[in-house]
Amino acid sequence: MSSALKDTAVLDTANRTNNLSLTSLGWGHFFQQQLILEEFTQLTPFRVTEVHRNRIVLQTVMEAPDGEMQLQEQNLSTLFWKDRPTQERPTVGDWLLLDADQQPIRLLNRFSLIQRLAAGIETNQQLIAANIDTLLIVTSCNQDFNLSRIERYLSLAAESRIQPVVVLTKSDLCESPERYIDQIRSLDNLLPVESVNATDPNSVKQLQPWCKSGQTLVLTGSSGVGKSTLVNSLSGQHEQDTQDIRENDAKGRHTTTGRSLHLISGGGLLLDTPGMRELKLFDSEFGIRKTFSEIETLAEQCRFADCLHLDEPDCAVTTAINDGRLEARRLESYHKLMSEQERSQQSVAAKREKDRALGRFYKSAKSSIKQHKGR
Ligand SMILES: Nc1nc2c(ncn2[C@@H]2O[C@H](COP(=O)(O)OP(=O)(O)OP(=O)(O)O)[C@@H](O)[C@H]2O)c(=O)[nH]1
Ligand SMILES: [Zn+2]
Repeated sequence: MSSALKDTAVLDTANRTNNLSLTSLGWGHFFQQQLILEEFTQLTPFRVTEVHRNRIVLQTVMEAPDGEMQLQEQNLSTLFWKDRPTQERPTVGDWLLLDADQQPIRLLNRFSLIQRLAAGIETNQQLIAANIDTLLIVTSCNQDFNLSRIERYLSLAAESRIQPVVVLTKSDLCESPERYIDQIRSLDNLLPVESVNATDPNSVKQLQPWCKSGQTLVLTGSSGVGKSTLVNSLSGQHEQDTQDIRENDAKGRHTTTGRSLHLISGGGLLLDTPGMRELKLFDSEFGIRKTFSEIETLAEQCRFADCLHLDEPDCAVTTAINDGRLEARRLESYHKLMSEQERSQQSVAAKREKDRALGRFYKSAKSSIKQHKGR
């Protein structure tokens, strides 16, 4: 009964002093059903919480000799995946099955994935985070507030199939946060918006509906909006647990700090990964179309199927702007994101072509060297 799964199976009946379980790390039916019996009995699921250049950090929950459930950390070299395509390499939030020798056996299927195209050397795809339930889009009630930026994050959430929640911080410094809330709701009236004082854990409790046990959250937003403050307030009560990662050293207990894994008091898990914080460009045509669905619907009535809604005759989109049914800012934002999206696609295509041309050059150089030697 050494695997974490077995330990979890007895969790509910065990007389524990803490509430830690694999579920606290986001484990659930979606992953469990991917395991065959042999894997269930012999392997241990670990969640990837950090990805560095040469190593990844993983966590699982195991029973300590004193019967208490504890987080256990493992580091693995990224060399294991060096020849694998990007999609098959582990990213933050992934679940990996490890054998008794702590060797990675299999990466489990993901239910959501945040990725971006990047003009790298070998690959154009970069994985940012996987198996995320909720994206907290953090913005503050001040000069940082920018609807188009929120639309950009909404497109990312739609593209990645993640529930977005807008968190409006610094409500305590603002006379009428309602003004901002109304503007956000105008984007999508089903979009959850919560205004909070991020420095106050009581105020942050409003986010509990998205922080239930087993739920995984990531946050994004510009610098200074209060992301770190929010992380601290959300995880405040459990910060000790987060840091209380015991490794099997001589004393049995050892603490580690400054991690990206944060257990939230409501039971959820927050992965504060630098990849999310640095996220700027992304490719999400599907997500943009979904976020601006009212423009897509209007466009179906434009006279020309390829109408750009600039100054074409019988354009249903510009007509809606003229009648006040659609905000001109919305169309501008849509155009901006779409052209950004196209530009990045083009630069990736150009990069691929350049790589191909370089490949042809090396190939012909190699064969001419051969011919030269052959003389
Ligand atoms: N009064 C008040 N201050 C806040 C609130 N949220 C954040 N702050 C303050 O704003 C400043 C910036 O907050 P951070 O949490 O560091 O912002 P961040 O988004 O993590 O910034 P980066 O690390 O640069 O990405 C800090 O001084 C916080 O104390 C809030 O809701 N109310
Ligand atoms: Zn049009």
